Amino acid sequence: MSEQQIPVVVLAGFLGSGKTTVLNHLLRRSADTRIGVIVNDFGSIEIDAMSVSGQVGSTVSLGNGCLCCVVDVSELDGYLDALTAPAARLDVIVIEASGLAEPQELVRMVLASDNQRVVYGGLVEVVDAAEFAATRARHPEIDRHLAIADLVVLNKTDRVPAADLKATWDTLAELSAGTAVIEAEFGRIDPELLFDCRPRDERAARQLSFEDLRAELGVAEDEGVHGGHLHAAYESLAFTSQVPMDPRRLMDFLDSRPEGLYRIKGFIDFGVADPRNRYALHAVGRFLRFYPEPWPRATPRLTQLVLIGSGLDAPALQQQLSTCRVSGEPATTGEGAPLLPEVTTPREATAPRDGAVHSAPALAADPAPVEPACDEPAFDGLACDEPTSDVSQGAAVARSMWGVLRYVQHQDREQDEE
Ligand SMILES: Nc1nc2c(ncn2[C@@H]2O[C@H](COP(=O)(O)OP(=O)(O)OP(=O)(O)O)[C@@H](O)[C@H]2O)c(=O)[nH]1
Repeated sequence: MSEQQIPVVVLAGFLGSGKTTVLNHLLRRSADTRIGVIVNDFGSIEIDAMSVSGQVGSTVSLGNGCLCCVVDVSELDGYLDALTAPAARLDVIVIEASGLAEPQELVRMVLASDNQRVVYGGLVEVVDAAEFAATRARHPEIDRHLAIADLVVLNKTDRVPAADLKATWDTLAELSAGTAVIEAEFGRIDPELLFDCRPRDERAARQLSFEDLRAELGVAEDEGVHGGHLHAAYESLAFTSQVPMDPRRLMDFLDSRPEGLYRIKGFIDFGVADPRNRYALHAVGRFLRFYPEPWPRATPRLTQLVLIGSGLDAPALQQQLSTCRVSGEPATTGEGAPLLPEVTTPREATAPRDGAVHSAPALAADPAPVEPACDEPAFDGLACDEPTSDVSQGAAVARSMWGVLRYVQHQDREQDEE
């Protein structure tokens, strides 16, 4: 048995900042490294665990709650024991925190672990460059998270003009002085940055006591340590449907989603509209994106969504989503014509900021193999990280998504005719 200790890296960041994207990138780009993953979702359907794929040594999924609240040190130790068993032969363990976790608490739990085979490997804080200012305004706690990070990944730089990034860099330099900050698009960072962590400083390396924690959090003696947590202000609800969703109705729902509904993620079954693919849905703030991907084998055809926000009217949202299910005849326009917009071929090339020409992702229904647009191998049905649609207005997403659906149907017809 190797005596070498296994680093445990904590991957944190606010809702939708790109933690799962970073994790998936690491899993794909660390060919010879065996990575164990502990995924913690804030929601009763484990969308993050379902979205993590690739070369993962072992995965432990901790659903329905925030890791820093629902798991204590001994429970975490149980998972670490399982992952560090010699048979697992892991080189590194990554804990993907929920988007509402207190990273300080997770770090403390790792440092407090009795497992002699693990060593704390650092805190990586993922920041959404496009939402940074707004997130800080709503959640000043973010500043505290950045202050204790070992590495800050300034993600989604493709969504921000280069000139506007300067202000974010200046703020990060202030908040996490001395900490490395790297820019990333779609979480593409060098895994070496994480697995070969730089030595930690004296303050962070020693085990944190609860008193330290209280002092850091500014929590009064009689106040629970979870009182000031981000997730105290947030709630989540899960929506599951075995009946396929109607694309038009769902888009209407997404277009009119309430302000407080900050994050939506999950998978959608559009039934006969596209029987071959499920659609991964990600909404962060007003930003929406769909990724069609082939239904994995032996996966039940379900729509599973997690909605996270503050001040949510959960029963009303459940009700609204229920009415988005397909019922009877497909929705039509006032004139009775089918609700299909003009086709935009999903193969259309787009020119991203770096000037390279990326083609849209391959569709499952497309018989011709398409090279992934990014510089990485395709995996588990996702052609690459590039979005099928990447726009903030639901209507445009609807158009783009319908374009994809229409294209798939067109392909189906052609195949049938052959
Ligand atoms: N434009 C753009 N989108 C990105 C980038 N990185 C991630 N995304 C998208 O942002 C959305 C959220 O990404 P995730 O990786 O699921 O974010 P997360 O932090 O794991 O989300 P939570 O688990 O809800 O906290 C997805 O649609 C991603 O494809 C990026 O660099 N640029």
